[in-house]
Amino acid sequence: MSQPRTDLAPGRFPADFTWGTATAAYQIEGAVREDGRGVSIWDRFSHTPGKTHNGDTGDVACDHYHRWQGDIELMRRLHVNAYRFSIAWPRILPEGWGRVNPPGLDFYDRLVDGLLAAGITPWVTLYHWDLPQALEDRGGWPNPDTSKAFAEYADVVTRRLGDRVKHWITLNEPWVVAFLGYFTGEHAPGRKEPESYLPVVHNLLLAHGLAVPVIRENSRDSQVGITLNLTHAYPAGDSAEDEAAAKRLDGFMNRWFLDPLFTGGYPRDMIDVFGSWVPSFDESDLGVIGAPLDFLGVNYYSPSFVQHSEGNPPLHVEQVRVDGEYTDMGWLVYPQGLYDLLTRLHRDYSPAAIVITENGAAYPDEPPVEGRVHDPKRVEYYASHLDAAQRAIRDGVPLRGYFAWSLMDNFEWAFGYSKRFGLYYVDYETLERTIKDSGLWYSRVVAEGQLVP
Ligand SMILES: N=[N+]=NCCCCNC(=O)[C@@H]1[C@H]2[C@H](O)[C@@H](O)[C@H](O)[C@@H](CO)[C@@H]12
Repeated sequence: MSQPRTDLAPGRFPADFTWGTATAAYQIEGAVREDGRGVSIWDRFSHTPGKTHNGDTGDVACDHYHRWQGDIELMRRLHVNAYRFSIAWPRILPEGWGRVNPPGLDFYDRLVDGLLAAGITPWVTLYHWDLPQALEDRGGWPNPDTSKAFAEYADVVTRRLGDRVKHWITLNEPWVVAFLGYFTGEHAPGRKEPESYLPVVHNLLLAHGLAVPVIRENSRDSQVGITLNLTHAYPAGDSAEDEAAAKRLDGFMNRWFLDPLFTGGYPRDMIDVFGSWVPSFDESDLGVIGAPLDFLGVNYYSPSFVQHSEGNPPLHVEQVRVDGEYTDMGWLVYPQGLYDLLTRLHRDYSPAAIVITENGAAYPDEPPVEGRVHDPKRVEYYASHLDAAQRAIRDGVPLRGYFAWSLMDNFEWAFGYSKRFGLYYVDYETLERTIKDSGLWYSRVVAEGQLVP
């Protein structure tokens, strides 16, 4: 059990803390038709009129595919000792399974070697939403064959990179993949099939569980985890009804994933709430899904305040907008939510380790003036959330690392290029990167291992 770190002065982080920054393939790479890359569901979705802001696509994005060496220099300037990125499944297996595309593997091989040469540890996310369209055409995540295809993809990648990459994240945010992709249709593949939601969640978790032993076999002595977007749920009022509503939202957003991963099965109270939506599956799936993990990746941006609702079946929950600061995404700035989430995870699930795999904020940054981008709100967001993380460590949470989202401004999914999360500003005309004040501040925090003014 992790012990309180009362030896740490306020604002100081452990000497062996992992300091990183994070991106994802479809959001930064571009080069979508280069070197044999296959089509992904985000290529198809972003090229479908009306699906993304301004019709933006990831065709070019930040052109990281051609600028990756310069981008490693950007990371060195931040003094980070780790970099979290995702591998584009369609570059590796253009049809999703079967035929391997060697130039796709070669790109990531060069990237990994470049990172290691720069003293930066690669943390690889295998799936960050860019499913090969060929698999979607065969049913997509509602089809359990996709789970098997994911395990095959994990095998191909970890055979090639597993000798040098020792930190693996199977999936990024299965809740977003399932709910936005197959329930609301806000994300690729844009399907609005409520009845598909829970089967998709199950098949994603199964894909994760099938991949874990494959990764361990091909990448000996590696650390394997999964990244979840976890939303700490607060009751908006002090009524028993609002408390119960918060418990249901917690069940929907958090426990439906955490329980099968860490406690052997889906939460009983939510099985009753979801009723006939709960898919039938082999009990043996739960043993696969519950494969032991070395860390839990947590993406935290903002919590939720909720009240009971007579409507909105079956959850009967209504989000409440509380007073406070909000980011350009309309997300409440609430660092205490990160502290409360981390201490709850430690108390209720006691993962071997926790890593904040994403935390950051979008603000409407102005273009550089004399080489500077002043983003004081983003500096404050990072400072307040890192303070919350440090307090959690002092109180005994086994928090081992932090990845700022994101290295640079990039394609923000359905919001296209209208939302800027980067520590570096990207001019999408010239693709020039300019460090923001938040990047300069973060580089000092990382270099000193503690919060700085
Ligand atoms: N309805 N609704 N939904 C709210 C859902 C919020 C969850 N979105 C995230 O956490 C995404 C995560 C993603 O990994 C990254 O690829 C995205 O760029 C960031 C920023 O958006 C975050």
